[in-house]
Amino acid sequence: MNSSISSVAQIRSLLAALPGPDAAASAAWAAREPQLTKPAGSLGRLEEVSAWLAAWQGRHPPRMETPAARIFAGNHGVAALGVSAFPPEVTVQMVANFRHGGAAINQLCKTFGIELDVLALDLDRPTADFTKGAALDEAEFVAAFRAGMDAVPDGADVLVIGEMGIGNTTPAAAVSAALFGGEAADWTGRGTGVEGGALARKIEVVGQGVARHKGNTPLDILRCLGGRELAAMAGAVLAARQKRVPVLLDGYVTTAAVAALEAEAKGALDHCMVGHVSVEPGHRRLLAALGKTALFDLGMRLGEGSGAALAVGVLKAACACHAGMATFAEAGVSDKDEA
Ligand SMILES: Cc1cc2ncn([C@H]3O[C@H](COP(=O)(O)O)[C@@H](O)[C@H]3O)c2cc1C
Ligand SMILES: O=C(O)c1cccnc1
Repeated sequence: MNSSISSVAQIRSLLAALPGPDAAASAAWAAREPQLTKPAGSLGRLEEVSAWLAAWQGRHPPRMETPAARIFAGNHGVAALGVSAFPPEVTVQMVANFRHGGAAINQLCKTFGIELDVLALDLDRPTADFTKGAALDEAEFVAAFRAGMDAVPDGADVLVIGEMGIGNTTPAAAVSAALFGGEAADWTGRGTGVEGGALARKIEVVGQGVARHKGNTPLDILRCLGGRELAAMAGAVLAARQKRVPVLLDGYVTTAAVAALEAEAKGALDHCMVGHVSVEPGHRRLLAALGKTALFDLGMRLGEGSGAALAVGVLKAACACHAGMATFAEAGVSDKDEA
């Protein structure tokens, strides 16, 4: 698909016209699930997962044969302020590592049969320092958003989104604080491992950015305080909705990137589940603000889409149970009202 959007106003119109869940697929799921050979509800959130996949794939039974992952990379002006434990050149170096198969996300995608692609977004042009001005102008923001929209493959059974961008837990914190309020310190974590004075500096940078750009519309908050990979992830999530591709979000950075969509249009993230809750304390707070519960908590704080990729295993298991289990009638097992 070649999306033709050229303004924030057009993104807003797309958000006002998002397709909803598929009622026929949901009804078919609800008719089959109670017949399966288990006490009702005993598969817990696996049942929620297969129901959600049916509704948003628009298909019964739901399928998990062609999962895809898209990792977006960008560089950040605020990285020059010492907000990360690592230098900015690590972004481009890790993109090369992804392409050679050497990163954690490569191994997770291999483990779960996930097709992976990496999109580097103008890595030689970091965003502007958001304490001084807008991180991106409208043309830059829309170009990155469109790159994300165009990256969504047709026919994927689920889309994992992930990111790489040294310094990007700072924009994630700033976007979250500007959208949902509260103190900069409540939203700011250690990221790659900043400590002491560097953490205090990071909190100060987040506070300065929020003070400068709050009061904007949600999409302009994402433009002024975010970055190219964040804008691209938001674009990918919007296009996935249009293509009936459910989405797995990863950690703090991916969730912050797409939170502006929900703030613009309630329900815009209904086709998204959150793979894991990150160690970044702001992630838990953000999930509460969005009314979402992650599938698991493994103490991870990597990014790259790693927690979302791991959750593909759970989605595969949910589909296998719903589609493949015998019914009480087929297996000759007595149902509870036959007792
Ligand atoms: C080697 C390496 C691999 C990574 N993979 C993801 N990130 C993660 O760390 C960065 C965010 O943390 P901060 O805001 O503290 O810079 C992002 O690139 C994120 O994807 C990595 C970071 C490093 C150093
Ligand atoms: O939760 C995240 O997205 C995260 C945490 C630490 C570093 N990079 C990303």
